[in-house]
Formats: sequence, structure tokens, C-alpha cells
Amino acid sequence: MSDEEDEKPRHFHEMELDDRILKAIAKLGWLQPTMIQEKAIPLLLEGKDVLVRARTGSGKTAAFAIPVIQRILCSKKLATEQAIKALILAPSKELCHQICGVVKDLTYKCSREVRCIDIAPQVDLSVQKPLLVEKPDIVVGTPARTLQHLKAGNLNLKKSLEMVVVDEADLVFSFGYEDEIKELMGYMPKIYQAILASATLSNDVKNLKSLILHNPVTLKLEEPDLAPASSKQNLYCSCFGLVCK
Ligand SMILES: Nc1ncnc2c1ncn2[C@@H]1O[C@H](COP(=O)(O)OP(=O)(O)OP(=O)(O)O)[C@@H](O)[C@H]1O
Repeated sequence: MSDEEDEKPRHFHEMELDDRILKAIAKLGWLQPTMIQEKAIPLLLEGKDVLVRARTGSGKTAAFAIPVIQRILCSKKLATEQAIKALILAPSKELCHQICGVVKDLTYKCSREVRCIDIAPQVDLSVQKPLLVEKPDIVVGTPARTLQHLKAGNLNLKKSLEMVVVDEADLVFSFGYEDEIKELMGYMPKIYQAILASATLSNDVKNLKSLILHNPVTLKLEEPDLAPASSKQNLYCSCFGLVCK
């Protein structure tokens, strides 16, 4: 392939994605992948561990959500029983809610096949237990909340989990979740695909990287924001109190 061809922007329909995902992307009005999506999606579909480092608003959420959904749809073709396949960890309730929203948007054409639940809300564990008993394909939660359910025996990831995502990895340790993450590792299967998404490469992210990822590919991309500055600032204000960037 020539350099020129190599640099040609890819399109979502060239990524061998399930038709139902492509329809959802079209409904969202996304004409082509962002730079980070273009690089990350094929690597993640190959099953590689990836550290996705890109600025906020670059489309990191869909960069990991699309391959997670694609892999689940593929495994459903062969699977005989329902199982939790992906765990997405994020440092705040608001972010978990936002991630679950993106997954729901991307699965609107296959919402029966790919079910996602957000366990971050601080309701009594017994309220969420029945949802986990049904083994949703994707569980989204903060490290602390996820650990509570694991300890209570409401979640069992050892047998079925295939993918672990840590979003906003640069904030996970600074939000005080280091101990929980370390403890969570004891509940993971031996083999799984891991993804870290982060805006920066702090020492905390390096620590997380060595804890969670195996021979990862590191993607570092700078590209213009997609989200307008004002909405981005609002997002950060609502998610992280005073952490405005
Ligand atoms: N391929 C695309 N084309 C157009 N818009 C997109 C595309 N991918 C994502 N977006 C939109 O861009 C915005 C930013 O995406 P997203 O929140 O995933 O970025 P992010 O890098 O995860 O940011 P953050 O670090 O704040 O979580 C969202 O409004 C999302 O809907």
C-alpha cells in the first residue's frame, strides 16, 4: 500500500462493523471516524491491549465502545448462554451515566442483543442485584461500586469477562480508587483484553498501565476538539466539580 493510500481517511463502513452499529452511527450523524477512532478501532477489533491517549472531546468513548459492541455481537453468534463480557470503569457516577448513554445510542438497533447497565448510582446493592443476575453484556461502574457488588457475590467476572475498559484513567487514581483497582484485579479472569483511555500520561496512568495492560499499543493523538468549548466546559464542571479544563 502506498503512503498516500495509507493516509486516506477511513470510513466506518470500511472497518467491518456490524450493520446495526453502522446504522446507529449514521443516526448519530457521524460521517467519519475521528482520528483516535480511526486508529483505535481496528487495533481493538484485533484484540490488542491499547492505551488510548487523546485530548478530551476527541471521541475516545466511541473509540472503545464501538469495538466492545462489535466483539459482543460477534461472540453472540456462537454463544449459547448469556454472560457479562465487558466491564467499563470510570471515576465518577456522571461519567458512567454518560458512557452508558453512548453505548445505548450505539446499540439502538441491537438493544436486545447487547444490554448495558450502569451500576454507579448509589442505590441499595439489592436494587441492582436483579439486573446483574440477568448478566447484562456490559457493566459500567465506578471501581468502588463494582467492588462492592463483586464482594457481595452479585457479580462474577472470572468465567466470562473478555474486555476491561478504564476510562479517564488519569483521574481514577486521583479520585482515590487505587486500592479498589488493585483489589478488583483479583476478581478478573487470567486473560482479557484491556483498554485505558486518558487525556494525559501521568504517573498514575503509567501505574495503571502496568497493572492492567499486557504488551499494549500506545496511541497518542492530538486533534481538534469535536465538542464546542462551552459544552466541554459544562461537561467537566458537572462531572468533576471544579476540574475545568
Ligand atoms: N466520529 C464522530 N463524528 C462526529 N462526532 C463524534 C464522533 N465521535 C464522537 N463524536 C462526538 O464528539 C463528542 C466528544 O466525544 P467523546 O465524549 O467520546 O470524547 P472523549 O474524548 O471521550 O471526551 P472526554 O475525554 O470528555 O470523555 C461527543 O459529543 C460525541 O457525540
